[in-house]
Amino acid sequence: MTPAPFGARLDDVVVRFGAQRRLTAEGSTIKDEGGTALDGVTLDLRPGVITGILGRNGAGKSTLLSLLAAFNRPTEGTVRVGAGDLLEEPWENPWVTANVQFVRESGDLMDDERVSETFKYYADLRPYWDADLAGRLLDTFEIQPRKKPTQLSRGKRSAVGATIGLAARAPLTILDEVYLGMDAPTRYAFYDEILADYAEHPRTILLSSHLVEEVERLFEDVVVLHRGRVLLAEPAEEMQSRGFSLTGPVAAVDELARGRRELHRQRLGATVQVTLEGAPDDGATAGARAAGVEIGSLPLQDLFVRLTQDGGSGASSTAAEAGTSAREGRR
Ligand SMILES: Nc1ncnc2c1ncn2[C@@H]1O[C@H](COP(=O)(O)OP(=O)(O)OP(=O)(O)O)[C@@H](O)[C@H]1O
Repeated sequence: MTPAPFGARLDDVVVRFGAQRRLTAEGSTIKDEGGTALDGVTLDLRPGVITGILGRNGAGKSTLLSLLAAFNRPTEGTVRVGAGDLLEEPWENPWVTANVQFVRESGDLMDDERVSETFKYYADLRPYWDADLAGRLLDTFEIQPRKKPTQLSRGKRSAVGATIGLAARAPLTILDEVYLGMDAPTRYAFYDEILADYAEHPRTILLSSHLVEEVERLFEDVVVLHRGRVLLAEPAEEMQSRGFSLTGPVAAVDELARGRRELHRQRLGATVQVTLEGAPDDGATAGARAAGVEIGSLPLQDLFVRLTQDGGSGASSTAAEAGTSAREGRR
């Protein structure tokens, strides 16, 4: 049975931390100075789609995701999660926590237990747990269920976390940088498994990643956080229409790009690829065709870098404004 996917709504959410030491996934201790991790976040997360949660280090992604899974509470504002019109605060809410699977980069695995035992625990905890899928994914990732997490490499531990995330089939599945340590073939296998299982069992998936180029094909919606604020929240398709790329001989591309804001430039011998803000007009399209220049879609990575560069002050005001109106349009 496929349950109704969960959506979420955050209103004016602020999260402040005091200074403290914490353990990283690699086992070292780091000191957090404390401060404001989320600074007035208002956001709708649509049910039944895969949403990419992007942001530079410390942008507030994990903090935001942990609120939805009731791992944390907002200092100010409200967080609500649920299906249809029934949205409830997650904190100490068994209905929400049973239906939200949060997989963090650490995997949250039970180090002293065999993987098979951890899976039994999740089978009891998660109403929609699919043991067959869990077993099949372990085969795909070449992990023996009798091993304990301490006997596994970093990438294999991540793969166990990824397996739990998918096999839980939770109406809200949150995958927070779960690819750490996975090699490229494993990551691509993981992305394919997400898409295949999501197609058969639609649900809401939030995926945070720094590997934007790899994961952008998965996203239907994209949220960009920067310094605790939402810079942009909109369907990936709309984001694509914010720019385009031109690839071809340098002189021809430069001519077509003149007067436009450049997001990125990459030289490949005699050929150059530039990413430009805005949409190509008819003249540019005709000119490109005549000059043998290829017009392509906007790589999300280029927009992301542009939005979040210059310490945040360089974030395009038009994009920031559009992000705000996109959110307000969904109110
Ligand atoms: N438990 C905590 N105590 C104190 N400060 C914290 C705590 N957790 C997060 N922070 C701080 O809140 C801010 C946002 O952190 P968060 O982990 O949400 O960012 P992130 O976008 O997930 O970063 P990354 O991509 O590096 O994982 C950072 O400045 C971080 O140092």
